[in-house]
Amino acid sequence: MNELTAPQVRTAPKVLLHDHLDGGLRPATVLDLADACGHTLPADTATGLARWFRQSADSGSLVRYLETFEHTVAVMQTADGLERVARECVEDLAADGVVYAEVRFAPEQHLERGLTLDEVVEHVLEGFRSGESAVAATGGRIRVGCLLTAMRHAARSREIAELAVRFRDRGVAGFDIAGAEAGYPPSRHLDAFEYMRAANAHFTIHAGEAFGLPSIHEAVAFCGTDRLGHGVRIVDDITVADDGTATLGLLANYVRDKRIPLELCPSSNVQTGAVATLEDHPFDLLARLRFRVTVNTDNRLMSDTTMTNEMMRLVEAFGYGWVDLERFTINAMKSAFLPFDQRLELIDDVIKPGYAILIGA
Ligand SMILES: O=c1[nH]cnc2c1ncn2[C@@H]1O[C@H](CO)[C@@H](O)[C@H]1O
Ligand SMILES: [Zn+2]
Repeated sequence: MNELTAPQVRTAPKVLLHDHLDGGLRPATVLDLADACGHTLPADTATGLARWFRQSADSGSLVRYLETFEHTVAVMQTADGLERVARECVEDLAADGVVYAEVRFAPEQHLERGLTLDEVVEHVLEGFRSGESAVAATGGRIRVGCLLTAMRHAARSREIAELAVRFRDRGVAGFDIAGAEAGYPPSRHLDAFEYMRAANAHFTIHAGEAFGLPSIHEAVAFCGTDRLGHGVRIVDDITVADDGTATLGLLANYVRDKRIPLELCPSSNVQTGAVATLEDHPFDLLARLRFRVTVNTDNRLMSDTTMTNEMMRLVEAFGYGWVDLERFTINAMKSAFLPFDQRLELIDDVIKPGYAILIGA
């Protein structure tokens, strides 16, 4: 049997590339902030609220899953709300053993109480910096970058891409599109991606989660994405014969050949119905075929999860050991929107020594 335990996995250095700021609030903070701004919530205790988010997100549909964000976005409309949520996010990730994270959110959803796009980003970055300082003050270590998301049903993607580039030297590492996938193909936002590419800037695209291969194809072939948010439906382009031999179609081959990172989010995929059960998740097939797989939380509040928990669920389903978890972590670090020398430094100085201790223990 596998010997890895959650407390051990929590101490392992972890890298998180796909985590939504508005999907990771502490339930108690949602209550506090709702109280302060007069927003009515579906539950009035932290436990009740945690259960409500988890159960409502457990809907089997991405669209219904996304409806729960109404209550987190509503309490993130002020400078104080944004800074607090961002600071606590960094503290929670550090407590979970995350050493590098890219946390995303959609600035255009935080303008309801008069903040400008620039102010929204400034407050979130301020929260990240104060979270990093708080962690450092207690002897911990974490670095958090920010990805700016544009909502795919809206029409502000070019503006958000420009915002991301404007803040590139102040903590914004890249750009993303999210929201309901069916009906809103990535090519709808081609000008934003072209703008990013022209600026030598990075982006990822939510694709191949609620919608299949055409969405991944557009993200890769037309938009030139650096990474795929989820990308889990790439499995539809892979045929596995009875003897276990896998045959890859053109798109799957391309994604693997180009080492396009897959930001896989196991629990979230089960909740939205992208996969039936965790044991059925193509994570292991993709890992065995040597796709560049990474482990991610997506929305810690809605999935009631952590990086440790996502890794433990994979360990339990597929029998992974430290060497596997180290590989997934290095995959993620290699795929980060951070200059190459800094990625290498984190791999050599933090990740490898961390796993060496665990492997040797
Ligand atoms: O898994 C997902 N797929 C698509 N969109 C998502 C997912 N998780 C969150 N969001 C959307 O991204 C916005 C900015 O963070 C959230 O408000 C939510 O609407
Ligand atoms: Zn996501």
